[in-house]
Amino acid sequence: MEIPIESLWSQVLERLQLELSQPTFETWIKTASAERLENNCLVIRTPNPFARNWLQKYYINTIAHVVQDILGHPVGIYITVAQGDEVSHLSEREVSCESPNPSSISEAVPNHNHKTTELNSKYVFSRFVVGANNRMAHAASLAVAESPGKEFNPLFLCGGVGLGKTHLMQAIGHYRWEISPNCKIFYVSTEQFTNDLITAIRKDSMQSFREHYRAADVLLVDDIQFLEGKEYTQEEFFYTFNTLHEAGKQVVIASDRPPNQIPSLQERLCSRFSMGLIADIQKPDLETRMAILQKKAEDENISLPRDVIEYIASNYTSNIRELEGALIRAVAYISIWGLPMTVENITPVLEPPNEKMAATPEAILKVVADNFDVSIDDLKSNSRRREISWARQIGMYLMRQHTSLSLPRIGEEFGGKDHTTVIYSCDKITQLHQSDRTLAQTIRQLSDRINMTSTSQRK
Ligand SMILES: Nc1ncnc2c1ncn2[C@@H]1O[C@H](COP(=O)(O)OP(=O)(O)OP(=O)(O)O)[C@@H](O)[C@H]1O
Repeated sequence: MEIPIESLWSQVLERLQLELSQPTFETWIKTASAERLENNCLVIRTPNPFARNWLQKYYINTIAHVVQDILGHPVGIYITVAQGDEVSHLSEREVSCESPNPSSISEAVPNHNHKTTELNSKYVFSRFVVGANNRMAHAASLAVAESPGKEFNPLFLCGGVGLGKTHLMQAIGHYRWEISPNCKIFYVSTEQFTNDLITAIRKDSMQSFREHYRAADVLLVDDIQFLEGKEYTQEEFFYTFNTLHEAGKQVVIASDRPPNQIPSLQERLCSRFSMGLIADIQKPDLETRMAILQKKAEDENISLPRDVIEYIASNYTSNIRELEGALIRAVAYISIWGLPMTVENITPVLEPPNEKMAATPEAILKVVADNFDVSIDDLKSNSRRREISWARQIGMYLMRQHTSLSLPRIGEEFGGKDHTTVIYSCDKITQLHQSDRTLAQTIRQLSDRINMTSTSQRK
C-alpha cells in the first residue's frame, strides 16, 4: 500500500535530520519538498537550480536509501526546481534521476526534445556576457545563427581554455532551433568525430558515417586542435567540410589556437578554416569577470555583495570555468556553515587555484624595499609619497605572483591595507606591465631575485 506523499516526506525529514548535520539539513533538505511519488520515482522540488545540483551531487544516495528503508523497496529520486521552468530545459546530462534500479523509473522522467540532448541548455545567447574580450566572436556567432551559410562560413572560434567557445557554438544551435525547429544541427567534438570514424571503418559502414555528417544544416565541431597528427580523420573531415560548404551549409569550428598554429594540420584544411572568419576570444578583464559572476548569481537566484563579486573576480583571472567553480564553492561553503556572504568568510575556500612558489612575504618586502631604496616600514606605512606608493604597488603585485596568499592577507602584510587597494595595485601593474618595457624588465629582475632568495632559504 502506497503511503500519502506528505506522510512519506515527513518521515524522510525525520530520518535525515538525524543522519545529517544541522546546517546541511537546514540548508538543503528542509528547503526542498516532495512533490509526488509516481511510477516508483519520488519527485523532489528544490527552490533553485543550485540547490538541485547540490542535492543531486551529494545527497541523492542518502535520500534514496532512507526512502527505500521507509517504503521497503527501491525507488528512483528525481530532483527538480520549483516553478517548473527549468525542468523543460534540462538536457539529458542534467536529468537528476538516480535509483538503485534506474530502468524502473524511466516513465517518470520528463520527455526531452531529442534535438536538445547534445546541447547544454545553459549555453544560450541570453546567458552569455559580452565584453571587450569576446565582442567580435559573439557578434559573429549571432550573425551566423541568424543567417547560417551566408557571411562567415566557416566561423572559426579560437581562444584559451574555458573562455566560452563551446558556449557560443551551442548558443548558435539553440538559436537556430528556435527559429527553425527542423534544422539539423550537429554538435560534435573532434574526439567524437574521430571515434565515429573509427567505428565506421571497423563496422564497414563508411557510407552511413558520411551520410550522417553530410546531412547537417549546421555542423558545430569543438576542439578541432585535436585533429593534430590524425591524418585519416583530417582527410575525412576535409570531404565532409567541402560537401557541406559547397551546399551552403554552415560550419562552426572551435579551437584553442588559430588554424595556422595547429601542428601538422593539412595545408588545405588550414586554408579552408581560414576562408570564413577567425574570431578570437581573449581573457576577460575585471569588469567582464564581475559581470559574468553577477549574471551567474542572478541566473541561480543568489544574491552577492559587490565586494564579494570583485574579490572572486580578482582571484580567478584566466578561465571562466574556474571563476564559476569558485562561485559555486563560495556559495556552498556559506550555505553549509550558515555564514553571511562576506569576503572574509569565503577566503578559506578561494585561495588561488595554483600552488605558487613559496616565497615568504618578508623576502618579497625586502627585495622590493632594497630595489626602490625605501624601508620595509615605508612599504607598510600609509605614506602617499610617490616613490613609496609606487614601490608598494609593485610589492603587492609581486606578492600576488609569488605567494598563494589571499588578497586580504597581502593587505595585512602591507600594514593592514584593504583588499581593494591590493586589487587596484595588482590590476594597475598588470596593465602597465604589458605596455611598459622598462617596468616589465624591473618586474622580471625582482622576480628573479625573489626566486633566488626563496631557493636559498629552502636549501
Ligand atoms: N562570456 C561569458 N558569459 C557567461 N558565461 C561564460 C562566458 N564565457 C564562458 N562562460 C562560461 O564558462 C564556462 C566555460 O565555457 P566553455 O566551455 O564554453 O569554454 P571553452 O572555451 O569551450 O573551453 P575549452 O577550451 O575547455 O573547451 C561555461 O560554463 C560557460 O557558460
